[in-house]
Amino acid sequence: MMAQKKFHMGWFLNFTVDEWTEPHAGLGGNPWNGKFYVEVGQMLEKACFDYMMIEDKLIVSEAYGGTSEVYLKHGLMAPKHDPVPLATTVGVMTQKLGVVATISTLGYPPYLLARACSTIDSLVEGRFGWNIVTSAEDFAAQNFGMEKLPPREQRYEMADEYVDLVNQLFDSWDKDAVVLDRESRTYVDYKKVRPIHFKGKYYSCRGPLNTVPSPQHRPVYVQAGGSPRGRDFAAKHADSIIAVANGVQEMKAYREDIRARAAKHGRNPDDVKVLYLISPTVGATTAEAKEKFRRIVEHPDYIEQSLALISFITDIDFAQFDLDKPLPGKLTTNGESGSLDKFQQWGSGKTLRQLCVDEAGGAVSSIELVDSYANVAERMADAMAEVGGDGYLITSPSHRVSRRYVSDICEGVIPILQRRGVVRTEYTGKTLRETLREF
Ligand SMILES: Cc1cc2nc3c(=O)[nH]c(=O)nc-3n(C[C@H](O)[C@H](O)[C@H](O)COP(=O)(O)O)c2cc1C
Repeated sequence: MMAQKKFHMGWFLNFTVDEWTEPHAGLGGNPWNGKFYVEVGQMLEKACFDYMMIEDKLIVSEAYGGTSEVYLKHGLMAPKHDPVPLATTVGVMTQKLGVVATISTLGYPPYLLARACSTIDSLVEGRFGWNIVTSAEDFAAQNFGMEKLPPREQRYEMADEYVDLVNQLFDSWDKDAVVLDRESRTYVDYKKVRPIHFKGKYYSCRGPLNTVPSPQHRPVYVQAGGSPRGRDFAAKHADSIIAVANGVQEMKAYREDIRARAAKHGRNPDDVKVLYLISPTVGATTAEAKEKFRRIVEHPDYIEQSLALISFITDIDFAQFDLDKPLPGKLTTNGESGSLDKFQQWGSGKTLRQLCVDEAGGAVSSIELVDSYANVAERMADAMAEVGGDGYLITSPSHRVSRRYVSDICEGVIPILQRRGVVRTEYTGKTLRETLREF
């Protein structure tokens, strides 16, 4: 039998409260000094993950029931702290792990973003990534002086121009501009640094950047485009794509679509690593995993929190629908369309309550994984063999991370995958881009 190609592993993290209400609540709701997430990063590095990706939102939502009550009461998506300093801290406290921070093109002027990314990439010695998001909520737009979010097509048009500008800023310094020549007392050869005089439809910038070229020159780009326009954007720019899909066939189709689009943009499709979100619930035995899953979905707050989460990322108020009936019609959103489609399972006839229960396995899980360590590992490997690549991003159920959950994956599932030879057992590259392109 031919050996299976290795696949990549990432972790999708929220800089929010930990599992503070659970019996096993080590941190008790106080992760804000970041030390816990540094430990998580070190555990991921030990398990040879490619990167930790920290998502971000820039609002306190009122999408569910027209009030912030549920979000703030449960600490659900709010409070949420800035991923940029956390990614930097984790990067400085690790040696090989990639660190990816979400930064919104809506909020940051391109010059500041390029400068911050370049600075961090130097600080973490070439292991930084930028998760490119445009923000997807009207409240976010209102935090930045706009009344409404531009429609999706226009957001992506703006983001395309934004990324072009940022790329030009990174290229405003030649790789060898820093000469450090003691004899002529020359630090930088000024002929190798140029303004860009960028004038676009939405942005303009003089340049050049005022940072030295970082080890990767430009950070790794990560993106999560679900719509056709989003996929095109991701295929054009991203080194790695965060994807949600419903099962193996959809995963395969999504990846093939991305690879075709990447080729159309003149890129090598192998340079774009599609990582699928999964949210395994694991135990020593199948029965133990099922019991854990039952505890999650039967928790008294579970349904309300699920609905609040899906309301948050779609800007649709799910409090308006009857829990024990199917949704009244197919819903659409200017927010996360892929996540909405995955959640609503249109045509399935399931009640809203059932959709919430399915979500634990989850809205963010591309394949259902509630089983023993061994069975989950086997299913992950088999599904990836069918899809053809490129890997998974783990996210904890209900956005609540705990040391125990990270240990379940890193010390329970990963060693089995490593013994099977399908995931990394060592880092050979120095930068995150090299790590991603190793296989
Ligand atoms: C799995 C996943 C993770 C995402 N993470 C973020 C995030 O951290 N911050 C954010 O503002 N948007 C995030 N998004 C939203 C996307 O960047 C995008 O704006 C949104 O999905 C709408 O575009 P689309 O319809 O092309 O998917 C995420 C989307 C998905 C599917």
